[in-house]
Amino acid sequence: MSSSNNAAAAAASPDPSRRREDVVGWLLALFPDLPLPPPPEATDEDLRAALATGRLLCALLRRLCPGALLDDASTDNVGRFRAAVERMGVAKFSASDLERGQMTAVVNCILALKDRFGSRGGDDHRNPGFLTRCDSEGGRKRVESKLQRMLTSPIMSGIPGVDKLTIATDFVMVFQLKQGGYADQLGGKYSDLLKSTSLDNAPTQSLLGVFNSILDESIERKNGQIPYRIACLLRKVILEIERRISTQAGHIRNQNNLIKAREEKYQSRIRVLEVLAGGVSGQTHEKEGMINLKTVKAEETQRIEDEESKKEDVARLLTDKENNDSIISELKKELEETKRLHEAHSQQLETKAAQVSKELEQRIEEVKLMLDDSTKRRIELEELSETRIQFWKKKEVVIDQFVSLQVQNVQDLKLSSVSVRHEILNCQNKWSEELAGLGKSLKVVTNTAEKYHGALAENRKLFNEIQELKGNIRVYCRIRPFRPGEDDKSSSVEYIGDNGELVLSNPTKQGKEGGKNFTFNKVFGPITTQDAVFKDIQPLIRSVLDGYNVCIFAYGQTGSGKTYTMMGPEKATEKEWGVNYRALNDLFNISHDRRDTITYELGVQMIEIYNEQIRDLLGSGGVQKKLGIQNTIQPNGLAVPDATMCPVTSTSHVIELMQTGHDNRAMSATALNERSSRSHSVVTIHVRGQDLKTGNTLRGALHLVDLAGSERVDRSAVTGDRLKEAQHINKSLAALGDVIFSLSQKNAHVPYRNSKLTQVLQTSLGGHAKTLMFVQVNPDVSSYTETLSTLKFAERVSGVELGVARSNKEGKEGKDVKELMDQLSLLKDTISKKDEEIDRLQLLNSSTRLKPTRQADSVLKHSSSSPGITSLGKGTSVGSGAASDLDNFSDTSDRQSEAGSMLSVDPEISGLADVDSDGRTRAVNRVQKLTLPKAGQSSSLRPKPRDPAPAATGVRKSSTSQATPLARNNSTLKRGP
Ligand SMILES: Nc1ncnc2c1ncn2[C@@H]1O[C@H](COP(=O)(O)OP(=O)(O)OP(=O)(O)O)[C@@H](O)[C@H]1O
Repeated sequence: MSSSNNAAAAAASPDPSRRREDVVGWLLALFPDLPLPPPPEATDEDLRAALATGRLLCALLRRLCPGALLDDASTDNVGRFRAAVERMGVAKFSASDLERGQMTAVVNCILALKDRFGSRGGDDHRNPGFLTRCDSEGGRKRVESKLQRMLTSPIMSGIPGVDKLTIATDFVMVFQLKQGGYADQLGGKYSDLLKSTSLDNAPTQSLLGVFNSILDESIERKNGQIPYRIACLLRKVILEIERRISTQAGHIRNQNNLIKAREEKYQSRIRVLEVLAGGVSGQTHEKEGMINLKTVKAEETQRIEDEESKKEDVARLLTDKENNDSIISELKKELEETKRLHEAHSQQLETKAAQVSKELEQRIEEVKLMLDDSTKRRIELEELSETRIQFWKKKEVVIDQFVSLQVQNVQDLKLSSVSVRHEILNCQNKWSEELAGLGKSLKVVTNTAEKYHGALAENRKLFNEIQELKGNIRVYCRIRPFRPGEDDKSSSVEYIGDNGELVLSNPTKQGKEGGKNFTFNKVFGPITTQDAVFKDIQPLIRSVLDGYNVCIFAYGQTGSGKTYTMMGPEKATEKEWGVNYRALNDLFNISHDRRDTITYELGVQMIEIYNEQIRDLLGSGGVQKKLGIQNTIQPNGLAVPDATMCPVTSTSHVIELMQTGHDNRAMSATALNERSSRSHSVVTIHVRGQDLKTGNTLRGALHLVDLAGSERVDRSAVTGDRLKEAQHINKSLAALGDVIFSLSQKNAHVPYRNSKLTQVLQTSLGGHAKTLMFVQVNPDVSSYTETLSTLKFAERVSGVELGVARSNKEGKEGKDVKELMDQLSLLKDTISKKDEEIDRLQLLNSSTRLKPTRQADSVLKHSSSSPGITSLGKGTSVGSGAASDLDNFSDTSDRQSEAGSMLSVDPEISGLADVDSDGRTRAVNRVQKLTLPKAGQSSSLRPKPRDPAPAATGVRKSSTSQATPLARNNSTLKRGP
């Protein structure tokens, strides 16, 4: 009791020497042969020397708890001991604690074993220390009885080598607690026990003991009721016990088998030895030797086993070493690889670092330079800003001065503006007064201007009326454009004016000398359209519907555009229609429009004059039929009554008619123009109208004449038939010229009968018809000569006065009035002529000393100098023409001519008109020569048909009625060819 108390006190003591003494004492008690000094003398080193091999420790454990040590060949005795202690849940120590330093941890471990198994190692198997922990005697007895029951239970008794008393030690605490403060603490402890792993390490006997105790306690205290947690613990304990029992059962079976085998071996050996012993009886010493030998053998066997186990250990260690070597070599390889990679990487990094450092150095250099630059700039800027500041400061001063000056000025200006405003107001008042005055004056001016414009319009109207009254032949000049293939760079037409002016330039002469001026009623340039041309002549054409006779003819050399103007080009579109189409269409449309007031009948004849033969272009029998001319004026006004007369009924009919006529027109080729028509084409539109109100009738005729080409024969280079054609053409054109100039000279005899052309046009050329001539001009310089003679002819024609146009209206009384009027005008003419003649005679008498000249010849030659006449060379004079064509002379024209002759019956007077008659004419011409302007004034001889000056008209008028015969003659000469 006292020793146990001492042990407990030593275990609890913090003094290490005391604890060591306790351990040494206990070990010596268990193993008296131990080479250890007694407790107070034993040092840590003594204890270390005793325990260093671990044999003592293993022996101690085998003694205390025989199954605790496992046969693990891989470790030494110390290791095995430590592992067993650890499994048992006792505080262990490290291997180094046993090798050096203080032995405290080792001592603690042994003391813990002593605590747990202290009584086992001693003589007393019933551990008094264990029992003394019970508080009461009853309790202790109960525990003892319980442990007794437990240990004597069939399970425990079936386990060989189990120290029954030590099993229960682990759970003493539990039990104690149960005895002591069960009610307060047992639940918590059980919970801890459930969670902990101490059950796994607890000896089975302890587990069983605890199990039984708990059961008993429960039976006693709780009347058979077991708490849930306790039940769980019990189940766990039972499971553990069952597992162990089954493990140990298997173990025991194996051991039994082993023991049986050994026993059998030993038995057989014993039998052998007994046999040997029977043979060598009495040899007790030998027996003892045998026993010793057996022992030695057993030890030898043990040694061999140990060696084998060591060899196995070595082999295992070698295998481990090989494994480790291979691992080490792999690791080395990996290390090598890693090293290589690392080196490569570090090399890369180094190169990169070198580059970067280089770049950085460069950058640093650049930055340095920039820094230098910026420093310089900063200094410059500073200097600049300094100078600027200075400058601005000066400027500020100046501006301040200027502002103050300006303020002063503004104040001055304000003052002056007030005065100026006053002035302006005054001026405004003044101006408004003046403006009011000006407005009044302007009104006056406007009125005057209006009046002036009115007067101008009146003038224009009067001029036109005068022109109409005068009955001048209108002459329109048309210049055709250049044709493909012609040299359009140089043109013989130099200038085209708005007022009918035209300048023809001579290609052989330069400057002013080369230019020749002409003036006509109108000049159409090359770009003038067919429509524009027609618009200009439209009123003239429409007058046919009012009973006028109108004649429009186109004159010009071959290829100058006559057919184009009159008909239009081949296969003409409506836009390209010539005058013929448009005139006929226009007349038809207007007649249609007027049908409510006047009913018109329109009829068309189309003939051509070819080689002085008339052909019908609209006839059904073709153009072969030759037609005669009716020289007497028919009641229906038809000159060629046999020519087919086609009534016009529609616009399409108009087109059809014109196309038929065009197709039938004789065409033949010449050297100048392959399409040149070698005939005169005459389209005559006869109009008969009846006024539905008055019943009056009117007749009008429109002759549209496309003359044959007027070129010179020599230029045409033709012979034979072509020459004959040309001669006929030129002859007829000359006859036309003669008629025109005869009319212009107001000759009593007009040679209409010199050609078929003049006979056909008789009613529209003389008398009171309106006549218009298109002079066609070819601008090509090669045609200059032809163009010049054409224009000269046209110029003379433009000066011809045919007399006042009159409408052919027939009324009930109209007819008598007309006749009376005709007679009146004729009488007036005769009287005026007589007056003129008397004046002339008086003049002649007064100038008898003047010698007669042949000036008159030139006048007549001049008058008949049409291109046709000049070209033919021989010329057909007016006089001769009149004589040669007596057979063709119409009665009417004869009558008219004769009327003229009868009225101027004085042979002297009539002879004045004849160039070859007597010397009086020559005398007249001599006078004319005297009154002619000088050479430099030749341009004044040119006709001025468009002279609009009212004053001039007045003069003309007075000259007609009051001027002297000389003046009148001068006027005629000026206008004559
Ligand atoms: N104003 C114009 N615009 C366009 N072409 C024109 C014009 N005048 C004439 N021409 C063309 O010039 C050529 C000759 O014209 P056109 O046949 O009318 O001449 P002409 O004087 O009638 O000839 P001829 O005397 O031989 O009959 C034609 O090809 C015609 O189309």
